[in-house]
Amino acid sequence: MSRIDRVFLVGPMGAGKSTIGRRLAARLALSFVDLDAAIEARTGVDIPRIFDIEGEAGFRRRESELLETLTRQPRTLLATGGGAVLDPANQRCLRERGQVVYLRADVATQIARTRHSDRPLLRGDDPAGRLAAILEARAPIYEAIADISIDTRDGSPERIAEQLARRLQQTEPSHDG
Ligand SMILES: Nc1ncnc2c1ncn2[C@@H]1O[C@H](COP(=O)(O)OP(=O)(O)OP(=O)(O)O)[C@@H](O)[C@H]1O
Ligand SMILES: O=C(O)C1=C[C@@H](O)[C@@H](O)[C@H](O)C1
Ligand SMILES: [Mg+2]
Repeated sequence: MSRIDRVFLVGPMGAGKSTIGRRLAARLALSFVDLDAAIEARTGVDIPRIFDIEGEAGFRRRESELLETLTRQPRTLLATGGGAVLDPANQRCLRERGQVVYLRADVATQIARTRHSDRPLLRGDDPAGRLAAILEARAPIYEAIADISIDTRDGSPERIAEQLARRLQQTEPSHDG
């Protein structure tokens, strides 16, 4: 059984990266870090406010900067933000430094799980249409960088975390260290 050192969760809004990530980290005895929460802690404001002040480009710069640092941290499970995989430099950090897990969710599931929170990219009309367009653009990236993936539509966060822990412990690390 291999020892897991770093795990990175990727996937769309509402897939459960933060929720499942916390449970999976506990099962693997890793520290849990949420990239969105780390950005908020560092700036002292929430993500919608960062989008308001600096736009998406400003948010992405902060996201990439912190991802570069946090993907070096040993014994860590990092739950990324839904769009963190857009930057090719981020993709390289994720692929080279740990096991990448893609949490899959369809648009209906995403809508059900995000409708009570303010997501800057979903403001305005037709959030389902936006989610579908975003997923279509990003799914190939999630698939390309992931070592393993799992469907999160069915099953509680605890059950999904249990399945992932088992699969990760059977998977040989594909990165250098
Ligand atoms: N497997 C699941 N079954 C039922 N509800 C879930 C599941 N996973 C997550 N949820 C719920 O969906 C909501 C969104 O989950 P979460 O915040 O973990 O998603 P996320 O992938 O981190 O999204 P974001 O990219 O926007 O940060 C939460 O209220 C969470 O409790
Ligand atoms: O999918 C996205 O681009 C985002 C997802 C969230 O996790 C946050 O990182 C932010 O709202 C942007
Ligand atoms: Mg999250």
